[in-house]
This record gives sequence, structure tokens and C-alpha cells, in this order.
Amino acid sequence: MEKFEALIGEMEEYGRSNHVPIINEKGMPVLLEMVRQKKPHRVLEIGTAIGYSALLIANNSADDVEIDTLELSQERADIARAYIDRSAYKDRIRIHIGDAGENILKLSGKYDFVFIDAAKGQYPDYFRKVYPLLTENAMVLADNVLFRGYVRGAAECPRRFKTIVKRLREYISLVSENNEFETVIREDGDGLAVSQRLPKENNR
Ligand SMILES: C[S@@+](CC[C@H](N)C(=O)[O-])C[C@H]1O[C@@H](n2cnc3c(N)ncnc32)[C@H](O)[C@@H]1O
Repeated sequence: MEKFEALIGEMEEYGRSNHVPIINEKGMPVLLEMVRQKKPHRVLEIGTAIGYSALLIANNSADDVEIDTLELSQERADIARAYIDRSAYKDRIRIHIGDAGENILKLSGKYDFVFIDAAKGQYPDYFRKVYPLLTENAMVLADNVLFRGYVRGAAECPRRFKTIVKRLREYISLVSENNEFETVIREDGDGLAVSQRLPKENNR
């Protein structure tokens, strides 16, 4: 088996040269911090791209981790499969090709860690659909929730992003106002919402 770091480095280079959006170098430490804290056993990732974050999650989770990751693009899923097959996690990561909003509904069992990183305008829908699949102590992490500074109005939002920004604001309200979760918005990278489900007696 080749060295994990070399594989990850090759994927970063592929992402850069082919303009594939993968979690950036400022958001990634937050993702890893949370995964290392939770050491999840069952992970759902929404938005595989080339499998970069799926492999990083696998490498920092519990030894028995199983990951379901959802990707719309057949081409990206094929690239992800090829990279993942070169790792020690090839039997631990399943890629489901198709629209995530539809494929979430076909999943069963419970997830203790969910990483939302696909269509930004669909985040509220993803959360609502994922909710019944969460364990009692699940963590849900969503990337890009501050979307280029537009979500908090730090920058004037171009018309083409207005719907995305509206939906991301809706997502932040949805998780922040849900008293079953403690949500922290981390400003690193493009902004990450970290929502930790609270023990029932501690519901806010
Ligand atoms: C930001 S990239 C994911 C990056 C990946 N999580 C990482 O950090 O390595 C978002 C991915 O979501 C996929 N995507 C967009 N809309 C989708 C949808 N409706 N269903 C499933 N995947 C979708 C895109 O094709 C893209 O590959």
C-alpha cells in the first residue's frame, strides 16, 4: 500500500490543476479537529468530489469506520473510486452516485458524523433529510456556510449567488434554533457550521 500522505498530496495537486473544489487548507484543520474529537464509526458525507475529504475523514476516525459518500457526477465518482482503491480504506468507503437529496432517502442505519459539502442551496433540505438518520450524539458539520463573506453581508452579494446565500442563512438558522443541537460557526476557510447533538437532558 502506498504512503497515505503521498496519495493525499497527489489528490491536492489534481484538485488544483483540474479546478475541483476540495476542502481548503483553512477549513480542513477544523474538519480534522472535529473528526479526531468524535472518532466516528459511521459517517455520511454529502459531496465526494474526488474523495479527498472522505479519505481524510477515514484516516482520522475509529478503526472500524464506514463511510457513505454521495456524489452527483459519475466522472468525479470514478476518479474518487480510483484514488480510494489505492488506500487502506477501499473497503470502508461506499460512493453513491446521483442526486444527494434523493440518495439520502435510500440510506438506512444511523450516522454519528455527517459532513455536508455538496449543493450549497440544498443545505436546509439535506439537514431535514439527514435528521432521522442521526445517532443521539451525532455531529453535523457543514462547509462553506459563510460563502465568500456574503452570508453575513461582509461583501455585496452578486445576483447569481442570492439564492445560495438565502439558503445558507436558512441553514444557519435551522441548526442554531434547533434546541437539540449546540451550533458553533467557525470562520476558518469559507466558514463551517459545527452542530453537536446534545444529550437529551441538556436540550437547550
Ligand atoms: C465542494 S465539492 C466536495 C468536496 C469534497 N467534500 C472534499 O472536500 O474533498 C462538492 C461536490 O458536490 C457535488 N454535488 C453538487 N450537487 C450535488 C447533488 N445535487 N448531489 C450530489 N452531489 C452533488 C459536486 O459534483 C462536487 O463534486
